[in-house]
Amino acid sequence: MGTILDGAGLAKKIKGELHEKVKKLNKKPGLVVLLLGENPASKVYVKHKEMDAEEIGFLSKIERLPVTTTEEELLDCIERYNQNDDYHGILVQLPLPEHINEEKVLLAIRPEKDVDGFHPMNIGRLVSGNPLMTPCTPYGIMELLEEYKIELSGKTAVVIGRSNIVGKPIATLLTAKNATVTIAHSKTKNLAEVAKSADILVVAIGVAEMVDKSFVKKGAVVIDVGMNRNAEGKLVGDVKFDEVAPLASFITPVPRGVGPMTRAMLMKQTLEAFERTL
Ligand SMILES: Nc1nc(=O)c2c([nH]1)NC[C@@H]1CN(c3ccc(C(=O)N[C@@H](CCC(=O)O)C(=O)O)cc3)C=[N+]21
Repeated sequence: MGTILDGAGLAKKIKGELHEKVKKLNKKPGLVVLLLGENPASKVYVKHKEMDAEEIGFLSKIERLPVTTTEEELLDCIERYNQNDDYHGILVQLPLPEHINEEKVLLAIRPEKDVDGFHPMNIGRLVSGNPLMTPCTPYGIMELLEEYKIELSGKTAVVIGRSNIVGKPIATLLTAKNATVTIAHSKTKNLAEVAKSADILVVAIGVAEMVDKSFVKKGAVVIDVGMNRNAEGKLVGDVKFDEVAPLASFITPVPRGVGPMTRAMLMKQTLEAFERTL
């Protein structure tokens, strides 16, 4: 049975450290989350972020905008927070409604306030090895691997999923730590076989419990980025945990694995954005 990577525990520790730092400041770091519309999952996530930020002692605001908000209105709202010195981090909750061009929106956020790390400048800096802001989920995964002293150099890593938010940046970060990385996706032939070659397997597909034991080499480290609600309304990952855990050397649970680390990194980067303004 593999060791469970306790993302919730490490996130709590990190948030405690951030709280201690914030107590010593003369001004509060500020985080604003822009939420368009009424997507129930997004509302829950945003609420969690607000609670984290308040716990740590940040100035925290949710800017709730109707689903009918135009692209121009959203861009104006972002620009107001770009100019507002009380807010050091701006996060636009994704996904956005169809009528809004996501790329335009991400470009509008000042890279210095882009605590998600999704601005093309931040992506470019990450890829070229000089990161400013790092996408929070990949960043959280790297922190978790480091906490458990999991060796990456010379290891084979397979990332299933090629999103801008998870797959591509985690592949970049693992490569920077000298892993040999393969990015697999829905068109990959013999996916299970490819996955089974991995010492480190990162699963970010978005299909509930798709990865079973046939994808996993004995002793592999398994990172499950999935966040799916099953028929009973229970949160499940992309990995069949009960079947895979006995094979793995380390494995993240869902919930309490990668999710809380994502939020902790968001808070960490908000404090760092604040500190750079001093
Ligand atoms: N601009 C933007 N940035 C994001 O970072 C972003 C986003 N948009 N859109 C949606 C996704 C999703 N996401 C999650 C983060 C943490 C948990 C999390 O903490 N999950 C808990 C459980 C939460 C629950 O019970 O629902 C856990 O895994 O233990 C979940 C989901 C951030 N996202």
